[in-house]
Amino acid sequence: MAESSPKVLYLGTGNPHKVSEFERLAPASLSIHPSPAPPVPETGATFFSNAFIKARNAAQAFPGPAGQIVFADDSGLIVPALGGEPGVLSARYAGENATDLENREKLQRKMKGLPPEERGAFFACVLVAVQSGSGRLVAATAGYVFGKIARGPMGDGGFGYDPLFIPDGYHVSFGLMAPEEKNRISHRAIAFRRLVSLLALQEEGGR
Ligand SMILES: O=P(O)(O)OP(=O)(O)OP(=O)(O)OC[C@H]1O[C@@H](n2cnc3c(O)ncnc32)[C@H](O)[C@@H]1O
Ligand SMILES: [Mg+2]
Repeated sequence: MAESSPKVLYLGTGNPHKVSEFERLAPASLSIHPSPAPPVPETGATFFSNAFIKARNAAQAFPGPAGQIVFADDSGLIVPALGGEPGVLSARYAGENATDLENREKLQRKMKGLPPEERGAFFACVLVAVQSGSGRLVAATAGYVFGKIARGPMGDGGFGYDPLFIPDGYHVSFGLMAPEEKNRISHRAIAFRRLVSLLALQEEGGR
């Protein structure tokens, strides 16, 4: 089979942890290029609208030729017992410029004393792909992973709420998992695999 250079997907995010997760997830035939877009206010009420806002923002700032694919991720943690909090506000739960630690501490305060049956939670990830230049919608996918919130932090790997989230079927948090292990089951991995197959970017023979 003839060698061909990897296809490029441009990624609009200010979060280096997302960049490294997507880089590990991408098949060899795909290269992820973080796009140097300035941050944009995430004013949408849904993960989809915020992912679309971020993808269009990155597409407009894109310096290369028009017609390239630019995608963005909007994601968060949903706790049904808290009415869906932190939800689309996951990055800003404890305030506009809150750190991951402050967000986790707020979540722990709010869930203090909740019994096991009310500690269920899930991560959601929505990916939106648009064309550079026009910002026209090309594809959108979603992924979810279900689990529960630990009573205290477990590990310090990953980012965001990872040290508090124990996926169903496991006894350890995302914060204790190797990146490849999280990438096997995460909301982001599921959404990304769907995007790659929707855009028909998978390697010959599929995967
Ligand atoms: O908007 P960009 O620039 O992409 O980066 P961000 O970190 O602000 O990303 P979001 O607006 O999508 O907010 C997502 C937040 O949800 C949480 N989150 C999302 N995915 C996560 C994951 O895989 N592990 C832990 N926390 C996650 C975490 O607090 C993130 O900051
Ligand atoms: Mg954000």
